[in-house]
Amino acid sequence: MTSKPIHIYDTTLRDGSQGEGVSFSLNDKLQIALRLAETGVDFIEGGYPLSNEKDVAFFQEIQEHDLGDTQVCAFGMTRRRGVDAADDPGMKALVAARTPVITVVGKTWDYHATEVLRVSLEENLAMIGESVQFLAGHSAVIYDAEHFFDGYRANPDYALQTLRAAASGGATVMSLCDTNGGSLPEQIAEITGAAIDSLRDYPGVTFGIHCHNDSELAVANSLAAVDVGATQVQGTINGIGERCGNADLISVMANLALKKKGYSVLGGRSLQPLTELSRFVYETANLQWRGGQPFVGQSAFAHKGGMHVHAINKAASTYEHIDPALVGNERRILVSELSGRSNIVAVANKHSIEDDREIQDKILAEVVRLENQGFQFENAGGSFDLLIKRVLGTFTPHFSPIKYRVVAGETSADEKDVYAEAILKIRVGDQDCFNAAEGHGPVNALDTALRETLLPSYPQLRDMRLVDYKVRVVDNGAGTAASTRVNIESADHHESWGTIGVSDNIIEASFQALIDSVEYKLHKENVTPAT
Ligand SMILES: CC(=O)SCCNC(=O)CCNC(=O)[C@H](O)C(C)(C)COP(=O)(O)OP(=O)(O)OC[C@H]1O[C@@H](n2cnc3c(N)ncnc32)[C@H](O)[C@@H]1OP(=O)(O)O
Ligand SMILES: CC(=O)C(=O)O
Repeated sequence: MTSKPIHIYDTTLRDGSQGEGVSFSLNDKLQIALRLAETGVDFIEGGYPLSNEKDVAFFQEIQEHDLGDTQVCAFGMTRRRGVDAADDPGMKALVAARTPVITVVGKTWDYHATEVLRVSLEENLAMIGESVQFLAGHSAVIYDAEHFFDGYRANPDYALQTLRAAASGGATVMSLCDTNGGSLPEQIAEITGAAIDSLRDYPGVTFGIHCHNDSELAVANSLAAVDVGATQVQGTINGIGERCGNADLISVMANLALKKKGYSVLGGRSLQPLTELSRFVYETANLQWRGGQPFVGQSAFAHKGGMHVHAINKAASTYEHIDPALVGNERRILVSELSGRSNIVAVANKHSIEDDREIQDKILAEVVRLENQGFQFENAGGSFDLLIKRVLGTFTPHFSPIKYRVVAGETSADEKDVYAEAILKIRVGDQDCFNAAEGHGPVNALDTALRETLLPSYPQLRDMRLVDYKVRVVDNGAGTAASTRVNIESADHHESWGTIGVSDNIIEASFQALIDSVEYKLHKENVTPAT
């Protein structure tokens, strides 16, 4: 059986940029558009040319790029009341964008026409029909029927008349919008079906769906519309957008291609680029990744419970709905106090402990003991590796701290320049080494002092750098006297690794994490301890 193609219409650069905290530069927009085209989406809504110069520039610059079969769309609203379409600045801006497709949004809901636009119902129909007709003389037109579902519930005849006005004007796609995101899947299915039925006398017209996520149903609602005949889905990467966002196209594409029978997306291409695409958009938008995001989140295939990991080791499908590789993601096994032996064996595979239940139990007991003190090994693979070595008796320290002191303060009450100094004494081989360093803050000063002291004996540390530093309060009840957990991420040219320290004293917790970070680097390179 051949599958039915569902066209993916991405509005990350328009509706996505209406999300709180999102602001793309021109270069961000161009880079995202190129990634989307590479992935094979059918349409990219690049922006709103009436709105700002950046979007105007986007439509100029994107012309210089080959996007393959992907079509760029400019977005805008119907002409203003009482103005000829040809004279309306919004219409002119849309035409000037010179895109193969123009998407124009119009009012479906009679209440919006009379209360927001303050026009008669007849004038609203004229605004839709005349705007579409004018634009269709320049490009293909997609008609976004704003508030279609609310409008249909309030006045179905009028809602359908607005679609007819757009279809008569020459729009080829009716995109039905659940603008307020309040509809349920069964309502979307029923109303989309009714709209499709009522426009059967326009055989050239197809239907799209544009859902917002205010009821956390945008993906389900999009799939419901596809089930009754919509062939285009609008949404954004990671679901970013106005208020609670739009339908997340990642989940829409994965569900259509991998779950639902009889549909294809992206011209049947692989979905493996989706995880990278999702992370690229987060990074570019300067937003935090959503760990629990279905399909592409870091935790989407992360297994923590001991019973789960035990089963996963026998057959992955016991606790995974798809193979993570299908969407470019990967399985992760987490170690925590909820672990059983199976987690330990899976994570510690390079230590060959799979047949040694006694060692497995000892490692597990150590994890439980330390987690009780506030340690957490999920993001501290480096420290966990050292823990195993310590239990196995294969850990040989490359140095031992003797004492340190960190001082931070202001240089003078007038200048208010903040400074930090660390003084450090450690034993390397049979020598006591003493050093002092300044830094941007106490941890930076301590890190610098430690590395400078160790470099003569361990030049391998030269390519190691600190990538991330995070502090969490472990016992919220204790205020500033609470325990702190410090996580450090370090990297060299080959890999990155996490380490952890926990103490009542934030500097001590940081020092523990720094020591583990250096020891992990030296152990992984099999560096012989100095004598
Ligand atoms: C559902 C959606 O997401 S639609 C897209 C929403 N996105 C945005 O609004 C982002 C970009 N918007 C903008 O940059 C600005 O709002 C602009 C340039 C479009 C308009 O700015 P302004 O002229 O200052 O108007 P303002 O934003 O205050 O109000 C919107 C105007 O558009 C009119 N309008 C709203 N929808 C429509 C429509 N579908 N057709 C015609 N006119 C409309 C309103 O009546 C109002 O005009 P009025 O002040 O004459 O009554
Ligand atoms: C067009 C659009 O973004 C909406 O109605 O939600």
